Formats: sequence, structure tokens, C-alpha cells
Amino acid sequence: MSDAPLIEFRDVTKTFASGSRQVTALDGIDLSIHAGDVHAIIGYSGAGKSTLVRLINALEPVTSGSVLIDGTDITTLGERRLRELRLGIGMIFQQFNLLRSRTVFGNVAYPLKIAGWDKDTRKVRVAELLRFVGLSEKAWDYPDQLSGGQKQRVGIARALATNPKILLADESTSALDPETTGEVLRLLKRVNTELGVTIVVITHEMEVVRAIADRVAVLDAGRVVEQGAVLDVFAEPKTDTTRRFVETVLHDRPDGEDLERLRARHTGRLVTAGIRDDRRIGTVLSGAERKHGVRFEIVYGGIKELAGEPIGRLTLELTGPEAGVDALVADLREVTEVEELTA
Ligand SMILES: Nc1ncnc2c1ncn2[C@@H]1O[C@H](COP(=O)(O)OP(=O)(O)OP(=O)(O)O)[C@@H](O)[C@H]1O
Repeated sequence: MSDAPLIEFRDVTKTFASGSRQVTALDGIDLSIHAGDVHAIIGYSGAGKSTLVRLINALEPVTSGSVLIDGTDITTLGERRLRELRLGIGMIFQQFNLLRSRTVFGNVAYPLKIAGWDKDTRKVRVAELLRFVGLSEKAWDYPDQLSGGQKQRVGIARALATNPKILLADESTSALDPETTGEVLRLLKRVNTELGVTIVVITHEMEVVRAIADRVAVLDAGRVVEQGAVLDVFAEPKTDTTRRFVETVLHDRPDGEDLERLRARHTGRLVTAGIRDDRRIGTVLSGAERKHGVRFEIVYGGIKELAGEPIGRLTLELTGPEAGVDALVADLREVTEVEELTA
């Protein structure tokens, strides 16, 4: 497999005219999405996520810069080539966007009809897709008879009908309860691993990123403020925006009342240390008393598993001579991120 990205944004800017004002939705985006990845784009409302995804299938023109798919700059393509391009890109939506007047079968068959597949081939393909998403028994139901999770599974089957290489999922689980969200995310992961489809997940929920993404880009006010492997971004978020998103999943950093309570109850120095390679941190801590005359107590923390690795933070109270605590904090900084919490 080549290293060239499947989707690449090069210095992409997108502005909209809003009355007499110009709104900059995307501001100098550089982003690479590689074949075979589940790549999440996370950001708050208005960050530019939907605009970004609409540039991937050229539903909107860029204002400047280029968007390359498989090495082709799609910003210069004519309508006919764009139609071909869009056949290779499936999309699913927050509100499912199913045709209410058609059955599940009819909805999934629809893109095949548009693409000119004959009736028999359509039938075989739809049956195969419904089997894959676990809805064979619902083929003759109408969307209104389905639960939210089932509707999204129909959406996924329809998006995959023409065998796209890319699936764009725009807030695809935001209308679903947590349990159904899990089901849909597991199905998307299967789409990725079993069918080899590259998935771009647009979300404002870090839990979605944790659950299925390999890589993530954090979008803030039209700019990519951070991007990388999900594990790295969770372990060492570099911007406040990212840190806030990570917090929503890990709940591992005391703040507000929790922090006040800890400060009132513990007189030693409070530090929060990132857990990643726990053995190295364990080694530093187990030598704390012997090396520096410092005792430690774990007073707060949360650890989750991400891609098979423990990730999270522990808050420690360190008690001992000032110089010893300083030396221990310095040792900890060698192996992980450390934040002082003492006011
Ligand atoms: N067609 C449009 N005309 C004018 N402004 C637009 C248009 N589309 C988007 N914008 C503006 O661009 C900015 C980014 O919007 P976008 O919908 O991409 O953000 P988002 O991150 O997807 O937010 P949300 O999660 O709320 O959908 C916002 O300020 C929005 O108001």
C-alpha cells in the first residue's frame, strides 16, 4: 500500500457570504486521511465539521486550496467526473434521510437504481447488504416502523450499496441513545475492518472517537488545532479544546468541587500524572521514598482502555521535603505529563 493519503486537504479555505458579512467556515485546513483508517473530525458546533465533509464529495466548492482524492484534485473536476467520484463515496446522516414512502429494500436499492443496475442484480446486492447490517427480516418494513438504530443500519446499507471506498458519517449517532450508539459504532467498525472502507467520522462526542477512530483531527473555529493517532491525542492533548474533549471521556482530572475538596483534605503537593506506559511510572513511584524521601498517595484518578492500552490520569499527593518532591516531579516528567494542582 502506498503512503499517499486517500483524502488530502491542502490549505483549504471556505468562506460563505452571510448578508454583507463573510463567514470563514474553514481557515487553511491541511489534513491527510489514509486508506483503511477510521478518521474522526471532532469539534464543537460551528467549528466547520459539516462544511469540511461536504468538500470531500464536492457538494460545495472550496474558496481556495485543493482537496485531493486518490491523488486527483477534485476542485477542478467537471460535473460528469464529480458524479463518478460521488459513486465512490457513501454518506450517512444524523437524521438518517431515508425515503419514508419506500420500504427498507426500496431505500437500499435506490442508489443502485440511479446507478443503472438491473433488477436482478439489485435484488442480490440488497439481500447481501441487509444480511451484513442484520436487517434481512425487515426488508418489507417502512422506515416509520423501525427504531433509530435500525434506521441508521438501513442508512449504512444504502450508503454501501455501490461499494464505495469512502464512507462519510456526519453525526451518525447523535440522534441515538448510548446503547444504540454502541451498536451502530460496532457496525461501522465492521464496515471498516471487514469491507476495508475508509471512514470519516464527524462528531462532537469524544466517546465516539474513543470507540472507533484510529486517528483524529480537532477542529476549532475553522482550523485544525490538533491531529494525530487517537491514543497520542488522548494521552497528551496539546490544546485546551482537545483537553476538554478528552475530559468528557476520561473524567480523570479533578476540577471544580472535586479539586477544592482534595486541596482541603490533603496538605501535601498535589500533582496529576498521565498514565500511559504504567510500568515506567510505577518504577519512578516505587523508588520515591528510597531515592527522594517522598511518600505518595493516590487520591483521584480514572483509567480507561484505549486500543488495548491503559490511558488516563492519577492524582497523587506527595509528602516529604520540598527538594525531594521537586526531584520526584522531575523524574515523573521524564516519563509522563505532570500537572501541579496545588493552588
Ligand atoms: N451555507 C452557509 N451559509 C452561511 N454560513 C454557513 C453556511 N454553512 C455553514 N456556515 C457557517 O460556517 C460555520 C461552520 O459551520 P458548520 O456547519 O460547518 O459547522 P459544524 O462544526 O458542522 O457545526 P454543527 O455541529 O452545528 O453542524 C458556521 O459559522 C456556520 O454558520
